[in-house]
Amino acid sequence: MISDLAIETRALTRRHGRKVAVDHLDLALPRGGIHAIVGANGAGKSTLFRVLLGFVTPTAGEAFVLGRPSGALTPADRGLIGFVNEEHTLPGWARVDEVVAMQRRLYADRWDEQAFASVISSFDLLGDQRVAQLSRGERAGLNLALALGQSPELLILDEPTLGLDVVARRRLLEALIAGVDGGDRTIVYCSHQIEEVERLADTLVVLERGRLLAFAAPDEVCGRVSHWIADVPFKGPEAASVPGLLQHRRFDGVHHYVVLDQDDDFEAFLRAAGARTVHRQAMSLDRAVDALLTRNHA
Ligand SMILES: Nc1ncnc2c1ncn2[C@@H]1O[C@H](COP(=O)(O)OP(=O)(O)OP(=O)(O)O)[C@@H](O)[C@H]1O
Repeated sequence: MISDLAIETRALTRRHGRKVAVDHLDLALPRGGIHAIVGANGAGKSTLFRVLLGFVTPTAGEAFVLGRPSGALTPADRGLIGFVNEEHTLPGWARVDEVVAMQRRLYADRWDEQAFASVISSFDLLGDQRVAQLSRGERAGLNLALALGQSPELLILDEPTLGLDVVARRRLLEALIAGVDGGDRTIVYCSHQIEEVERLADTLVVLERGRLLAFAAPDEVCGRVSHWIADVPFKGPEAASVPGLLQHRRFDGVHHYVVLDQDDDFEAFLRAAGARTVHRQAMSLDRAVDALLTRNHA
């Protein structure tokens, strides 16, 4: 079945006992480009990936991958999906050259040697080394190179750059960007590295406790959050009365408000609350995501 969406979820819910890891999630990620999923620890990112890959079943709702229900992926569908997770689960007993030969054989009709080489060349791996002997970063690199070599239509990456040094990280990001360039490949990627996400992602999905908090281009997400600095006498307005409040701090009697979806009316609000001066400060994506996620952080 052809779908314009790489991934679609409808009211998707996955519980683990009393824990709700994914909570009525409606998501529609178009084909092509890089979609980054960010969220605090435990926000449900890995669980979402496990459901999408058909490793676990939804408690309720539905999930579709490349137009097919995630629970009914055929071996041919799976051949179109690459997955790299933070555990880098390659067989430890196998030699590097054996693993590479196996992957080349498995994906012979789609194998992209150039993409494989562009990543693997960052690492000084010997063919006769056992996977279990590799360092964590080397194993990450091998996994990523294999996944890109597979030339997948959809590449799902769970914290792919964890443990990589700066050079390997940069090369990997370049390989990912080259891999989607103008083509149909979709990369869905989760990371806690916001500066990386900013460089890479066409769209940003912000998850909070399994729910969708924001879904837009990184610039747009950034534009929804604003930082206001106001010289308000005494305590300032009650927190509950501050529209869209995400964070409030007070330094040397000056109030800092980080708010969601507020325009110039927010200045009028602060003035009405007695502010003598009001100044709006530019917001980085890192700070914007931080403010979104700290709002209800445990
Ligand atoms: N097998 C499981 N049994 C019980 N609870 C689970 C299980 N797997 C996940 N959870 C819980 O579900 C929630 C979501 O976990 P998940 O691993 O999806 O989060 P995450 O967003 O990937 O987190 P992190 O950024 O820390 O990797 C967490 O609260 C976690 O404790």
